[in-house]
Amino acid sequence: MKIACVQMDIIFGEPEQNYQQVINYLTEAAANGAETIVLPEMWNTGYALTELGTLADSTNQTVELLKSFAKEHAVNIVGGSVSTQKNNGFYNTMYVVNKNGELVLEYDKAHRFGLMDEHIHLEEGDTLGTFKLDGTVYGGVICYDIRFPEWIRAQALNGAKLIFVSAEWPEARIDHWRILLQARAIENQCFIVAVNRVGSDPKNVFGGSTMVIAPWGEVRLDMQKDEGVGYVEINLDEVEEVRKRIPVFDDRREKLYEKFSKSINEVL
Ligand SMILES: O=C(O)CCC(=O)C(=O)O
Repeated sequence: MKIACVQMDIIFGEPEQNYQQVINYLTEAAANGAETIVLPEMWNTGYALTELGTLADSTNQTVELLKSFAKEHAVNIVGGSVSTQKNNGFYNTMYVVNKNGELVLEYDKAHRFGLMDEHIHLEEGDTLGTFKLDGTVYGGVICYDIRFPEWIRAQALNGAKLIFVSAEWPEARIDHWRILLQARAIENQCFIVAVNRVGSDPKNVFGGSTMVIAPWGEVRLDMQKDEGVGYVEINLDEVEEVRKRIPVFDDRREKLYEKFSKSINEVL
C-alpha cells in the first residue's frame, strides 16, 4: 500500500482556506499514485476552540468533500480530524472514507487534552476507532490518545494491523511524540502512521515529525519539519512475521492484568 502523509500548516480559524489547502494536497497525493492519504488533526479550524460556534463543521461539509474526492480518484482518505458540531456539542472527529467514497469511520477523540483546553470546549467520544479497508482491520486515534497504551492495545486486540494517528502535537514535547509512537508500534507489533502538522497558532509551535513506523520499530518515514506530502510503501505481511518472531499476543495474561487492576481500585 502506498501511503501519503500530509504534513501541512493549518490556518487558524479559517476553514474555507483550509478546505482549499486540503483539496490541493489530496490532488497532489492522488496524482503521485497514493492509495491512502492521511491528514492531520483539526485541520479545518485549528485550535480556534472559542470560535467553534461559528467555525465547526455542522453541515457534513468535510464528509461530502472526502467522499466525493475519494470516489473520483479511487483513494482511501484517513481524513485526519476536524472540529464538528453535532448532538448540541462540539467534537474533534476523525473521518475515514474508502476508495468507493463510503464513510467507514467516524471517531470522536476519546481523551481530551487539558493543556489545550479541550476539556472546556469539546465533548469526549466513547467509541473505538477501528475500521476496515478491503477486508483488513485498521485503527484511528487522535493525538493525546497515544499517551494511553491501553487504548491503542484495544485496537490491536480488535484486529488492527496498522494504526493511523492524526495530531497537532507541539514542538515542546516532540521527543514524547517520537518515543510514544515507536513504543506503541513495538508493543503492539503493528504499523503506526502518524501525521502531525507544522507551523504555529497563537499559543503553540507545532513539531512536524510525521512518521511511519514498522512493527519491529524501524522508522520508515520521518518528515521532520518539512511542509508537504511524504510517501511510503508498506507491506502488512510484516505484522504477522513480527508477531510470529515474538508471540506477545499469545503470551499475554489477560486474567492476571484484570486481577491487579481490580486490586488497585479496591485499595484506592
Ligand atoms: O500529549 C501531548 O503532549 C500533546 C497532545 C495534544 O497536543 C493534543 O491532543 O492535541
